[in-house]
Amino acid sequence: MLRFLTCGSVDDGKSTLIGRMLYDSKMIFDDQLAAAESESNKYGTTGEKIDMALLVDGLQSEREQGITIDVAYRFFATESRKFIIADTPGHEQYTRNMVTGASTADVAIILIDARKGILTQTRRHSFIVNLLGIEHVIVAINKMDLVDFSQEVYEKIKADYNALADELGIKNRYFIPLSALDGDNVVNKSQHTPWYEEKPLLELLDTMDISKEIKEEDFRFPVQYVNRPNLNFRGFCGTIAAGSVAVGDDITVLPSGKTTKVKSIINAGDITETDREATCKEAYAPMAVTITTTDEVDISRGDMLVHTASLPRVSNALKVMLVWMDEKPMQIGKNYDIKRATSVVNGSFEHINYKIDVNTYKREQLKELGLNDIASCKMVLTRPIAADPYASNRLTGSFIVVDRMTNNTVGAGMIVDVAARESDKAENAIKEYTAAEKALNRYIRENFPEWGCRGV
Ligand SMILES: Nc1nc2c(ncn2[C@@H]2O[C@H](COP(=O)(O)OP(=O)(O)OP(=O)(O)O)[C@@H](O)[C@H]2O)c(=O)[nH]1
Repeated sequence: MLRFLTCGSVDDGKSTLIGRMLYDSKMIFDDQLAAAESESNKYGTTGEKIDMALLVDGLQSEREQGITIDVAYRFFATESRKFIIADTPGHEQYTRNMVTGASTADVAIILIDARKGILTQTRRHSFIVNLLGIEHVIVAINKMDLVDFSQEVYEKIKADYNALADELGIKNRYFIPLSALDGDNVVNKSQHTPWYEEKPLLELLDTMDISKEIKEEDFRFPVQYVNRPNLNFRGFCGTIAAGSVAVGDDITVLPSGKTTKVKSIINAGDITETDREATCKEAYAPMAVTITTTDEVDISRGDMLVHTASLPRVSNALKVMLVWMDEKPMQIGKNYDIKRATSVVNGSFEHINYKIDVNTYKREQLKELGLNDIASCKMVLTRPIAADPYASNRLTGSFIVVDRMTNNTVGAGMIVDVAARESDKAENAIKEYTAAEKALNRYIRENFPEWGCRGV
């Protein structure tokens, strides 16, 4: 299974490319094709040719209805792989949709119109793709037919993008010269680009290695549900977010810090009509299991079970990267519901460290966050949670922000760093002060020592 997302500016040819892939991989039914053919004559923008974009028209009309989180998913398969495509609208205002589409993707295809080269949108999307930890970026240089399949144009865009990707630190990049409209280098290798020696797009997607480096991950089990059918049974259900667990392991319940041992692990998949008591000795991510413990410790929904030997930090003060998704600006100090894995905790943003200009990658100081803004903030919760940075675990390191009055999702974020609220030192590490704030602090400490002002 490979999940990818397509992004690019308006009219770069995303829909045409997806349509072409579905068509050439024979995922289009004859009646859909006939409809597209007749509509191409009426509405198409491609003259005699079938307008591939019309094949994915359903997506567009969904968009026009203005669904809140506006990502359309498409499925198709080749002999070797299943694909899920998240198609996100190219319009500048849709950062939030892109974030939603990108949060589960393995690969991002960034479309660039060969005539236009790298645009602001390319920079914006590349930034978000990198922020969300997508490790593979395919740069599809489209509409090559309109630049006479010029190798020079292709090389220039490739060099420009490499410079941008170096700046961001994107590791795995692939470049393909394409014509989505005519199908050059989409499924079949193009006759027009003899100088291009790599694979066409679909073959690349079909064969690329997306397995993550296998690393020993720490066990993380957010408890989703406490199953207590009778007095003799008490099991904790959930999906293992990372690592593995075995019967007899020493575990700690967070945030309470109580310790116990794993008594049994029940994997629903093992249970049969004849053996309702089936258990397994070991389970690992991403299995959904029920765990029972040797002691009657207090565990409830939203808690996290971890190995006692590898505890995450538990804190109510977190440095986060926040993407604001609401028309109403984010208010400093306002109470929001913070949903992370299976827990919901009340919290607020105490300070905006800086906002990132996603076009120039520069940091800006500001006091308010508006729609689509991305900023580093300090988040304070009313009770501590066990938290891993997003870089170590996408699931336990990410959260959404919900407005408590409207119940709308107004933001999404990633945990960057975790600190103990009590410790001034750690708190300073989380909060980033401006030069002006530091100067003011120094002035006060030098001139008014009797105020006992603490240094920042
Ligand atoms: N000549 C040429 N035209 C193309 C190519 N790919 C797409 N187009 C045309 O470019 C226009 C925009 O293509 P779309 O696929 O609708 O673009 P999009 O990126 O999906 O646009 P939005 O959905 O509005 O974001 C259409 O007229 C396409 O026919 C290509 O490779 N060559």
